[in-house]
Amino acid sequence: MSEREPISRVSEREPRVTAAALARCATRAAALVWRSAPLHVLGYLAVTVVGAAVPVTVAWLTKAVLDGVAHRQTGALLAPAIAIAVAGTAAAAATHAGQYLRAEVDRRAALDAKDELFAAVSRFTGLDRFETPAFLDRLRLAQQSASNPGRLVDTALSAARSAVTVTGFVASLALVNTAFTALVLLSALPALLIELRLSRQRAAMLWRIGPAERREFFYARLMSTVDAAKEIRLFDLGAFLRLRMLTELRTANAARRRMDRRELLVQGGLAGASAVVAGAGLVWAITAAGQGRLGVGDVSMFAAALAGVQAALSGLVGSGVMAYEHLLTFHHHVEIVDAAPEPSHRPASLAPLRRGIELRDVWFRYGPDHPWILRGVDLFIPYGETVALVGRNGAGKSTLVKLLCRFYDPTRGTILWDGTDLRDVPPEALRARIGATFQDFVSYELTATDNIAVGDLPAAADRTRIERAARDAGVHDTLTALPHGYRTLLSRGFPLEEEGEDEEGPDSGASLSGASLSGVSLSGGQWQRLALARAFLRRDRDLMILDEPSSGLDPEAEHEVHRRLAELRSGRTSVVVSHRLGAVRDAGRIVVLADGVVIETGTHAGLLAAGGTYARLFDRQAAGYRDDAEPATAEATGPSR
Ligand SMILES: Nc1ncnc2c1ncn2[C@@H]1O[C@H](COP(=O)(O)OP(=O)(O)OP(=O)(O)O)[C@@H](O)[C@H]1O
Repeated sequence: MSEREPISRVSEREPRVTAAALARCATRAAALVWRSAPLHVLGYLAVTVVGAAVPVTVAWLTKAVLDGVAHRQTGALLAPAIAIAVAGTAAAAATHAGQYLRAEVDRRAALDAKDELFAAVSRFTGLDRFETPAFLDRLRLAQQSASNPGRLVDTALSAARSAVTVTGFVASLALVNTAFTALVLLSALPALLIELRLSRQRAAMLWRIGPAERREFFYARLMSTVDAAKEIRLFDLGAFLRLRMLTELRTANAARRRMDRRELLVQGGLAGASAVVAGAGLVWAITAAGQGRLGVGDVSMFAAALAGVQAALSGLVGSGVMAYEHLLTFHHHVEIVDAAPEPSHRPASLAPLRRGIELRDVWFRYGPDHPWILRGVDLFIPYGETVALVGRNGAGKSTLVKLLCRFYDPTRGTILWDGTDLRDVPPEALRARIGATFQDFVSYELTATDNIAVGDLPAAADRTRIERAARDAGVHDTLTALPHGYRTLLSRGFPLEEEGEDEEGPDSGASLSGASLSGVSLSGGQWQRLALARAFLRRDRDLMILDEPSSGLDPEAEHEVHRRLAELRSGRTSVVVSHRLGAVRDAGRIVVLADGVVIETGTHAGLLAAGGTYARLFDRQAAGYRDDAEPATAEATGPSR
């Protein structure tokens, strides 16, 4: 996607792969593997050639030995016998060296393929792809392919090895019977075509079962992570989820089984046909030997060459088909990598905000088949002011926030940053000017330091900045009280590592280091403060967006956080979304969203005086507090006697 390409929804169907696309994939795979491990590929190539040459050599040497025995030339037997032994040793050594080199090529290529794939995935600047089933299916297959791109080379080399063997044996076989050689070769052609067809069917089957396999993975993950463990146990969902998981697995298995049976049938037929050809050849050779037209060595050579040609042809077809299958899967990798925007080499920039952000008749829906969420929003967020977005659940507040960050583009209308359409602004430049905490913030299974530092990675090494952000979010004391202070791993899901691996010593604040000591878990509110600290790390950005920043905080913490926020952001532009209306009453401008439009705008006092939706919502909330307060006040005062 270029800078100006809209962040729009993608639609992908079952992919049709042309021969040209496959050729392109083959070139890309070969280039990737070569880049990753050139020496190992060369080594593997060398041992493959040795492995391929040995069977033909041994067949010829055996013929020489047998002919020598038949003609009683015992003096000429030693050299070929030694050569057979040497060839056998070389073949064995080549096999083992080949296994090692193959595995190493696989590992190195997988590393680079994963790097390439996930670099591309991170370059998708919008969110819509991650909500598109076809893309998720494609990503799953691409990940599978990225785990073993070396197999492509492996199968290509196996094919080459088989080709060498076939060539050697075909020449040998042709010396004995040319017509029969042609028959053996021709019999491999239908096998190749049939196997290729089967491969295409297998690839289509893998694509079709993608959603079932992802759902199976989803249920398995639910049952194996702590996130859902409480509800699963309390609601006794184990059997329900297991059943769902097994149903998905059975669906996928049934499709695989159908494919396996089809292959079994077809391949059984092909093997039978090949055995008939071989049997006919042997009958002919033995009859010819009985009539004196062939010698003993010739019969041995014929039998070896026939078996060799058939085995190698079958290997050749098998490797070709496997390479084809791998290419069909690797195609998903290539598609994703190519669809990602080019990495930007020049720093993208956006001028600092000076006047404000304007939403002009903004309409938005998550997809053509989805309902409208925003239906012509007109809104001005003035520079230096705090704008509070309020409204009932589903009113579209978080959606509007996502548009401000350009995770999606408006379906209609424009958002202007000092008059510049956000569509014309590179997303990374825009995001560099924004600090944010989202309603569904992430709790990273990293150290406390890293959990804050991810808000602004250059800050990772700056202990002072990290601590200041934590203090502003009111979480500093909590973090220092952890077993290893800021270096404590905030996860109980990973094994503990030995202390002292980090040279900077305990509590150094060194970050993104992988140094993880005994893991702990935080409370919901503590996690939220950590997410806030992450946003506070970007306190000086042009726009601060806080979507429900204090929903999990206790009243004192909430008050403190909003007070600190007002202090930090005084004179700067902020957008705050909150259902706690008391927390946003001091905002310069309060905007009420309902049914996808702005229905009220004003200050707290002005909106209360207007007696509209805001006043009603505020009154209801305030009444709830007053009701609670009365008995407490009575208790505090004590009963009058
Ligand atoms: N990624 C998405 N894909 C499709 N629909 C979505 C998506 N995210 C939100 N919606 C829909 O958009 C509507 C508005 O959601 P949004 O999260 O913007 O509301 P909100 O005002 O922030 O609500 P709340 O106060 O509950 O947080 C909802 O009806 C929701 O179902």
